[in-house]
Amino acid sequence: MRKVELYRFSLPMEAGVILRNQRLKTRDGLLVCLTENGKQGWGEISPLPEFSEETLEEAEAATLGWLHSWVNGEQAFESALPSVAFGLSCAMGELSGFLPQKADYRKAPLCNGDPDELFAVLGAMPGEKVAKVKVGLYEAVRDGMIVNLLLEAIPDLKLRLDANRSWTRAKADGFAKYVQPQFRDRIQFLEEPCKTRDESRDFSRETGIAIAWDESVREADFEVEAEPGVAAIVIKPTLVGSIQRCHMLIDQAHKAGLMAVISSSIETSLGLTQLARMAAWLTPDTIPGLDTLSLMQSQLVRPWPDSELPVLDVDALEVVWRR
Ligand SMILES: O=C(O)CCC(=O)C1=CC=C[C@@H](O)[C@@H]1C(=O)O
Ligand SMILES: [Mg+2]
Repeated sequence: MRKVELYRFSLPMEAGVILRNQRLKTRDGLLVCLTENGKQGWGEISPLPEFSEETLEEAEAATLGWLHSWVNGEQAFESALPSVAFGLSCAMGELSGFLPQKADYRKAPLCNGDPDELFAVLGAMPGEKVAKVKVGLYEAVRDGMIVNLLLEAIPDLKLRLDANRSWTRAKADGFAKYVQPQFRDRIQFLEEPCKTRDESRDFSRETGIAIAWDESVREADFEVEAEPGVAAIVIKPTLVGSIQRCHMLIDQAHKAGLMAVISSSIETSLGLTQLARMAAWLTPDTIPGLDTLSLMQSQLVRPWPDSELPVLDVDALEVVWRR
């Protein structure tokens, strides 16, 4: 006997979380619970505004279609909507056991501008020290100074930077000029410095700063390949698709000698703990980019270890469909 439950959630965000052009006040999405033979599988489906192509309404309609098929014992195909494919593959992965339990709860701490906050966190970080700093929001000279300051103060620190395609070549070069040459190889990578892939490749060639593809991974013409200056691909499963598709991309990256970094699309604690399990399984040597829970005011159903945020129980959620 198969059973399904579909819930809707809306969790308040911390003030001031900006995604591209809009403030994100709440994180909205769906939780699905599949039951079969006394086993349960959970999944989170939460398209990210400004990043996902699909809306939550479209994701809900596609999810309901899939759930109807599944509960009636029919074959349910992988959804073309990435957030739906990801959440349903997690639920199926728990049900059938292909998503292992063991998780990698390390996370590269995220710095949105104030380096002082990062010092305390990094001081307490055991093992490899890697942090992620957003760049391109302020003047390139300020970004360069922050990078120098952090790398100078913490000698075993490596940085991941993310410009979200915000720079022209000239701006990107301006940034590189301010980073002291001896620190450049401690920049593990800079995600998508320029507006186009070709400009980003040129930037890396001329500055010696390694780059990573993030937005590009989701574009139709993207292929995983070894290229000079490219160190990594960033995989955000909610934006990419099913666990199987992410697994394939990660295998391709590893075969090409690239690092693959599993990263958050600001999922709730439920989705984030599943990403931590994917990371332990598929990218065990790489610290995942999962430091986004503190952008929210509460957790959902499953807590992230050590988080002090309250946990909202499933009973508090609106039921969309149950069978
Ligand atoms: O990659 C990480 O370490 C954390 C996630 C992260 O930086 C992002 C998640 C979602 C949207 C963006 O704001 C941002 C990114 O562009 O990578
Ligand atoms: Mg990015």
